[in-house]
Order: sequence, then structure tokens, then C-alpha cells
Amino acid sequence: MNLQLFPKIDLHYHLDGSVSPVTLIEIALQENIQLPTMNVDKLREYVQVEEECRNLAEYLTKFEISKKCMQSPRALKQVAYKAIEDVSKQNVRYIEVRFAPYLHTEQGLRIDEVVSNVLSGLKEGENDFATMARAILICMRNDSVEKNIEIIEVAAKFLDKGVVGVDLAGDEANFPPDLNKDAFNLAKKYNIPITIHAGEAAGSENIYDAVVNLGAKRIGHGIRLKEDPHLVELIKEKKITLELCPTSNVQTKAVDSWESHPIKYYFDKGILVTVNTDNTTVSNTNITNEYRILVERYGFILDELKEITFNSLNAAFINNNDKQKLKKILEKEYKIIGL
Ligand SMILES: O=c1[nH]cnc2c1ncn2[C@H]1C[C@H](O)[C@@H](CO)O1
Ligand SMILES: [Zn+2]
Repeated sequence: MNLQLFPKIDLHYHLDGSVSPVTLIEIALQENIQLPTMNVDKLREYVQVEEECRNLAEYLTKFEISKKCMQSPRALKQVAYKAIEDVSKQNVRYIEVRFAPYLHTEQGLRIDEVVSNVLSGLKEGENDFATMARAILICMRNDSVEKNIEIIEVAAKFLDKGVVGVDLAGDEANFPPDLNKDAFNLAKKYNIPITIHAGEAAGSENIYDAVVNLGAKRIGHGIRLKEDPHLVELIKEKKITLELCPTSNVQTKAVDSWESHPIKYYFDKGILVTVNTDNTTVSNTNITNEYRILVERYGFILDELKEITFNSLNAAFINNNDKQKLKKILEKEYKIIGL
């Protein structure tokens, strides 16, 4: 079937890594921002990784231009709205859009202003398109724990007002999760759902730390889980969900090749896996493409894609009311396509 029509969920989507070159140029023109080029195709080379990307650290160099263009209230609203417009075209029925508020304070915005502007763009997008959208606030690994505690405080302030969770992202190889233990303990205290990037650019011990010591209910990527058979059992037992992003995982060299991606292995072992985009611009992908990869490279059948979407639904950080609404919508739409 045409997988664009397949109802989908994306739980792992970075806002700054998903702004299209066209939107970047629009914002640059609006706000007089100097870009290395105003040619859409040439700009693509600056914001998209090449096949020969060596590791996560190199992948992370591609976010500079979008950061430059995401510093004003208007630009933040605009990219958030555009994100919902874009993903609604791929029949995404629910998305959790994540961003790191501190990255958008270079022109003096406060982190709570960053959050309220992104939320207002998401809300407008929700009103205009058939996609439910919520936000996850990111603590950056290279930021101080004091700054990350402030992110948790802001998340608590906006909890159930558009924000549904918190995350830890950035350079995993050089900043292990336990540096931010105090920040995530605070998140636990506030009952803010936690997801953490782990086992992407470092070993399975980070997944253990994220779950056992930092309270993560979901793991961003978790590619290297299989290194530790006891941890595999723990993840199953605790019903932890993995947010896998195949294209990004190949590009950051979290896996050596497409063939060695563990998504089917984890799925067959009964681990709760989900499929996501990570960064549609940096990774040059979209969610339809990621679902297609599951079929074409890993042999998933449509019923299994539906199961994966329901894994995403079950692991979504929205409240129960919204979850039930979403479940009805998905069930109805799957019925229409005979699933
Ligand atoms: O896959 C990722 N792993 C770790 N960090 C990431 C990944 N994708 C994006 N980021 C970082 C770079 C962005 O600037 C930041 C906030 O979205 O999060
Ligand atoms: Zn990510």
C-alpha cells in the first residue's frame, strides 16, 4: 500500500533538525540573517548529513544554521507550525516535538518564552491540521546541571499545557547520563515523564543508568541494548519503549550498516519498539520513509506496522483522555484500510 496514507505516530522528532531549507531561507529574509547561501539546494548541503558522516558528533554539527534561524518568537512559532503542516501531509496523527529551550536564547529570549512560542505554533498547527501535537523539553548533555534543572522547572510549569515530557540529548560519548542525575530526580519528583537518548553513541550501561538511575520510561534509540542480555530482560520486564530512528542510526554510525540495525531483532524478542524520524532535515527523511524502510529492509508486514504504531500510542506521554481519543481515531482509520 501507499504508506503515506498509513496513519502514523512520531515520538522522536527534533524541531531544530527538521526545519526545511525553504523555511530557513524564509526566516533569514524576514529577519536579515546571514546564511552561507540563499540557494535552497546549496543550503541543503549545510543542514543535511552526507553518507560518509563519521559519528554522532559530526551529525550534531548540522544544527548550527537552524539554531541561527530559531531565535525570535515569530521564527519559533513559524517552525513549530510548519512542523505540524509537514507531518500532517504524512498522515501523522500524533507527534511529540522535542527541542532544547536553551539553544534558542542567543538573542535574549527567556527559556519560558521559547517554550510558550513553540507551544503556540504547535497549537495553531493542531487547529489547522489533523495532527495532535505535544512538546518534550530537552536538557543538553553539554549544559550545566543548573541549566538543566531550570529546564525541568519550566517543564513542570508547562506540564499538561502542551509539554508532556523531558529528554536528555547531545554528545553521549563525552557526557554520560549520571551527570544529570539531579535534574532528572527533580523531573521524577514532579512526575514529568522522562525519555533519554542512550545507547546511541555509547554502550548499554547508559541505557541501564537512564532507566534505573534517571527514571526514563522511554529510551531514545537504545541501539546497543543487545550488548547486555540481562538488560534486555529488564527492559522487557519494565515495559520500557525504544524510540528507534533507522536512517539517523545508520548516519550517526550507531549501527555499522542497514543490515545490522536491531529493530527486527528487538521486535521479535518482544521489546516495545517504535519507529521515528529523529531529524527530517538533517537525516533527509520523513516518517513515511522510515515505515517504508521497515517493510523493504526488515520485512515488516502491515499488521506489524500497526502494532508498532500502537506501541507508540501506548508509550505516548499524553494524558489518558487524549490517548483514548487518539486510539479511537487510529482504530477507525486502520479499519478503513482493512487492518
Ligand atoms: O539523535 C540524536 N542524538 C543526540 N542528540 C541529538 C540527536 N538529534 C538531535 N540531537 C541534538 C542536536 C539538537 O540541536 C538538539 C536539540 O534538538 O538535540
Ligand atoms: Zn534524537
